[in-house]
Amino acid sequence: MRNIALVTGASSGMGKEFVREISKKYKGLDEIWVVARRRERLRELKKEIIGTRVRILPLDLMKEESFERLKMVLAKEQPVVRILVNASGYGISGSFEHQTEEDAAGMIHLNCEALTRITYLVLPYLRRGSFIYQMASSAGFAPQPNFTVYAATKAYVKSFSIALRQELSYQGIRVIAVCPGPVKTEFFDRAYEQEEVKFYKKFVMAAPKKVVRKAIRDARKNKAVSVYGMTMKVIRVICKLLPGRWIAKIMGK
Ligand SMILES: NC(=O)C1=CN([C@@H]2O[C@H](COP(=O)(O)OP(=O)(O)OC[C@H]3O[C@@H](n4cnc5c(N)ncnc54)[C@H](OP(=O)(O)O)[C@@H]3O)[C@@H](O)[C@H]2O)C=CC1
Ligand SMILES: N[C@@H](C=O)C(=O)O
Repeated sequence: MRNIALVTGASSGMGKEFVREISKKYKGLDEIWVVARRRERLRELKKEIIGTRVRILPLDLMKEESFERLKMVLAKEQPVVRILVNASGYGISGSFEHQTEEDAAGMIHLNCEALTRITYLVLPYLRRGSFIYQMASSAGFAPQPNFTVYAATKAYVKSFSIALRQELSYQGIRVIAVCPGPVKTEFFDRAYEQEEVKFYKKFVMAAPKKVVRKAIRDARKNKAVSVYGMTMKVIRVICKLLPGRWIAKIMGK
């Protein structure tokens, strides 16, 4: 029986860091399966990883056939999935009315639907002691004007993960919603293509390695949510205390 980790969004940012950290920190893995569209990036990552075999699955998770392909590979290989990391995702900043319909719907498609479907497909292959890392965001703590759809997708991921965690706890499977604030990755190239990144985001920007290491530590402690950094922890508490419409009003100004 082959023990594997499956990481989506592995071609950059936090997905890539998860692959690096998993290869060092989780012993007894036979393979890490890496998913993203950019095959060349995945090849470079494979070369970098020493000690654990990396299997490249170049899939576009916005396309139906990718799910069929993954389903077939899983059915053929029958692996035990020790770790699932759902890190593919994107955000587009700016007002809802000025967003393209494709971008608005695309965020829901990738951040919510694809993440849910991957989790569903992988579920039969998880065992007692397996981990699921779902990339949510601090954007999921409260409604956010000018990041409206993105924040709503992350509220979904957070809610989905916490509820699923409860459902799967009886099987000894741990689910963690990873909710960092701004992290220095390619995410911002796409999210803020049309405008300058807000100064306060630049100010609290975290390194992806630190966020991922914290997530792994938190998952081992069986936490439901992983939040990196004191600023984001304080913001989380504020978002719990104030009504969403107040937060939206403050953030909209
Ligand atoms: N950076 C930040 O500030 C934060 C990010 N997050 C979330 O963390 C996750 C990872 O983001 P981050 O690492 O920062 O961003 P990156 O842009 O660095 O990585 C995004 C990953 O998603 C993959 N991806 C995008 N579209 C598709 C697609 N259609 N099919 C398959 N894979 C796709 C990309 O690969 P490729 O293009 O090769 O397909 C890439 O590997 C996202 O869900 C993001 O929302 C959460 C909090 C903060
Ligand atoms: N948390 C970040 C995205 O998810 C951000 O605040 O930009």
